[in-house]
Amino acid sequence: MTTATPDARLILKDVAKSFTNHLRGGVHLPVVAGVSFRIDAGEVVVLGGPSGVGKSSILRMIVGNYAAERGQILMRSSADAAFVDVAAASPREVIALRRNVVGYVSQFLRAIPRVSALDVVAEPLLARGIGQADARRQAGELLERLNLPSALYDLPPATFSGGEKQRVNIARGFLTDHPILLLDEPTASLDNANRDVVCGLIADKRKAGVAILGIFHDEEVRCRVATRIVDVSGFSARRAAA
Ligand SMILES: Nc1ncnc2c1ncn2[C@@H]1O[C@H](COP(=O)(O)OP(=O)(O)OP(=O)(O)O)[C@@H](O)[C@H]1O
Repeated sequence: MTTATPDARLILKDVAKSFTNHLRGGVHLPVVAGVSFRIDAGEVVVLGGPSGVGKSSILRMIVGNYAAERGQILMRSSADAAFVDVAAASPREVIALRRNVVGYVSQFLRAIPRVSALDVVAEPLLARGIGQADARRQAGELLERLNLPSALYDLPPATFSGGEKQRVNIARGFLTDHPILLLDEPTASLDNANRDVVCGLIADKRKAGVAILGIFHDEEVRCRVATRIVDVSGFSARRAAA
C-alpha cells in the first residue's frame, strides 16, 4: 500500500509522533506510531478516529509544522518529479514545498493586522510569481463563489465572524494549484450553503488530479467527499503501549 506508483503523490512510511511536556516534569505523551499510507493523484483521503487520536498532528507533520519523530513523509508534485522527504527536509526545503507542492487549510485563519481579506487570499499567488492585478482578480472570484459579501473584501479579517474568517482561509488554500492539499476541518463553522460550495471546490480539485488529505467531523460532508477513509485509531501509540 505504501509503494510508489506513478500516481502516488504522498507516502507516509512508519511515521511516529509523541510530545514531551517540559513544564510538567518531562511527561511523555505518545500519540501515533507506525503511520503508513499512500495518497494518489485524484484521491480524497479522510482521516477518521476519535478526538485526540492524532489526526491534526499527522497533518501538521506533513506540512512540516511538527517534526516527525520517526519514519518518512515523501511527497512530489508530479509523476516525473523526485520524492522529497519532509521528515528530513531543511527549513528552507519545507518553505519551498509549502510554496509549490503542499497546500494547507488550517482550522483557523491567522489574520495579519491591516492586510485586507482580498490580499490575504491573493498572497500565495503573489509568492508564486503571479502579478498583483491577476492575483487579486482570482481572489475576488473565489471569495464571490464562497458568498463573502464584497463589502468585506477590503477589510482586514480580524473582526470577521467565524464563518467569514473560515471562508477567507479556504479561499487562500484553494486558490493555488498545489498538487497536494491538506484540509483540517474546513467546513466546521459554515452554514449548509457554504458547506455545499466547499464540497464543490473539493470535487473540482479532485477532478484536476490533486491528492487531498482531510479531516471532517461532519459525517455528511465526509461521506460526500471521501474516496477512502484512513482510521487513525489503528496507529494509536497509546493503544499499542497499553
Ligand atoms: N503541541 C502539542 N503539545 C503537546 N501535546 C499535543 C500537541 N499537539 C497535540 N497534542 C496532543 O496530541 C494528541 C493528539 O492531538 P490531535 O490534535 O492530533 O488529535 P485529533 O485527532 O486531531 O483531535 P480532534 O479530533 O479533537 O481535533 C492529543 O492528546 C493532544 O493533546
